[in-house]
Amino acid sequence: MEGETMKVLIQVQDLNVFYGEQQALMSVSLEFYENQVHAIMGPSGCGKTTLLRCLNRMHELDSSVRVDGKIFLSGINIFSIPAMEVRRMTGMVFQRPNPFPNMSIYDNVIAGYKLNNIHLKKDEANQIVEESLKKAALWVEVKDKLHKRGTFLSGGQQQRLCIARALAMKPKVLLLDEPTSALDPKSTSHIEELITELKNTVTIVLVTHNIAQAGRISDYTAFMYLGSLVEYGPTEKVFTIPSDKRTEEYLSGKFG
Ligand SMILES: Nc1ncnc2c1ncn2[C@@H]1O[C@H](COP(=O)(O)OP(=O)(O)OP(=O)(O)O)[C@@H](O)[C@H]1O
Repeated sequence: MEGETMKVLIQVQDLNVFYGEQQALMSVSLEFYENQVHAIMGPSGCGKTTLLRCLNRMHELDSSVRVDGKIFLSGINIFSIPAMEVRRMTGMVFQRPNPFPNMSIYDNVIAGYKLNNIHLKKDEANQIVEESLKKAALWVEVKDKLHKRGTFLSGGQQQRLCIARALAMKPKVLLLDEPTSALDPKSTSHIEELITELKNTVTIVLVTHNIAQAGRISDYTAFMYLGSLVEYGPTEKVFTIPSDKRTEEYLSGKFG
């Protein structure tokens, strides 16, 4: 990575978010780079999820939230194109695995196409299902039970199914909101390995409470505190020579 010029995929400029009267993000500006893993860390309530939700315009589903500022994805202002288009380019995976309970594994993977009324030919659908499950490192475990319900899988497998569902739409960015916090250590390390592999095909923004996880798998780390971006840079630098005292204190477990 050293010496390479990173290509900017997302530019966040002067982002402010308000929940009613309460300001949750204060003038946040940063860039996310193509094919890199970016961790957003910080104590509870500092605005990590709020920032992530701006990237796919999720806040617009709640009329009490106001978002000010600019976000460019591949140079396009995401507020100037239909929200559905933005969401198609930015797959999202949540803390708790949430496969659609009444759908088979197969239908879960291609659910995004159905929700968007995109018709797939049988061959095309088969190919997308296989490819996405392979990318999510789940194919081998489920290839003989594709028509069983996704909810029969273990928690870690369900989370990989949710990752496959997001990847099926061929997003540019994968937004992961504490994707391992509901999982056991073995499933967690499986997902961490997967994230490291996935960055070859997709850019990743990961919200995590887990400092060690940010250190293990991210290339860039952002540290947020009380709605502000305190520090952002290559993970190695942030972890070894943080420039802000609050980052140092957070990393050494003094708060959070
Ligand atoms: N829907 C909402 N309505 C009102 N306030 C909200 C809402 N969502 C978040 N907040 C507030 O905004 C601030 C930032 O919340 P956010 O969820 O982004 O923090 P976080 O860093 O992701 O926290 P955690 O690590 O606990 O998930 C907090 O003070 C939170 O209480």
